[in-house]
Amino acid sequence: MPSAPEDHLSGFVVAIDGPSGSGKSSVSKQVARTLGYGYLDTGAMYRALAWWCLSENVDLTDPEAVTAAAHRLPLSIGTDPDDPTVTVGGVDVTAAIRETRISTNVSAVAGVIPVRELMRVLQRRLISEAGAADGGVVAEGRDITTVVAPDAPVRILLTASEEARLARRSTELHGDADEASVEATRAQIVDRDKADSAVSEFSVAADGVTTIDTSHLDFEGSVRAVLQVVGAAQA
Ligand SMILES: Nc1ncnc2c1ncn2[C@@H]1O[C@H](COP(=O)(O)OP(=O)(O)O)[C@@H](O)[C@H]1O
Ligand SMILES: Nc1ccn([C@H]2C[C@H](O)[C@@H](COP(=O)(O)OP(=O)(O)O)O2)c(=O)n1
Repeated sequence: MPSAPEDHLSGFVVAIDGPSGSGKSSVSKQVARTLGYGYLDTGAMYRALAWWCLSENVDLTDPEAVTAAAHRLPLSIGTDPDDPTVTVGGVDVTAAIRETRISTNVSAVAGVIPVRELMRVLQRRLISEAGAADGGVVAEGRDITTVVAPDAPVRILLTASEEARLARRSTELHGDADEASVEATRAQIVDRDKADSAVSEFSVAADGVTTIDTSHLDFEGSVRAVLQVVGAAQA
């Protein structure tokens, strides 16, 4: 039986939220590796649901149909930072959920409130299981610091300027941050964040949440900044 969301989370939980391209996934994974903790990519869970809806021809404009699909979702997600494999019904969708067709449709499923309630219960269970197994877990998304794990001892909002986020995603997707590549990336970053911010607040830190602005940090600097916050909380 899934744990009630109110149940105490096992292990030391590091909750990280932020907009697209702020470095949540890459930084969280490296922090988890360094600490020997588990890693939970909650965005991958919404992406897996979007993938499942598309493959089952579920009407993404119908919240009830999307909610029913979420109840049936045969999801398995790995919490090893070196192998965060995502499978749906036994199919490895780890790479497929990063495709543009998923990025452009994922907000439609993430915007359905009953889906978010279901995900919150599942995410708390996964966080607790990984925390119990590894002593701690780094969980990242849009509402981890506020809704999924507001009780976590470390809560961080990872931000970066729109310019920096666009350049990073553009380089990742197109191998370049020239004007054309940045423009081609804009819809994936700016428009999606706008849609996602209708259901979660991830541009301003909630009370007790530490903001880390990575605009002028390189990747290693961002990892160090997060580890410093964790170290201070554990001292
Ligand atoms: N501080 C940083 N400086 C430069 N590049 C970064 C930094 N953090 C992440 N990146 C790079 O930016 C891209 C997007 O990071 P990612 O972790 O996927 O962000 P998010 O999960 O917030 O969308 C990746 O290619 C990553 O390697
Ligand atoms: N806790 C979460 C995590 C992600 N989401 C939504 C918002 C995003 O558009 C999608 C995909 O998230 P993901 O973190 O993979 O997206 P980015 O890699 O940051 O671009 O899921 C959410 O609503 N709540």
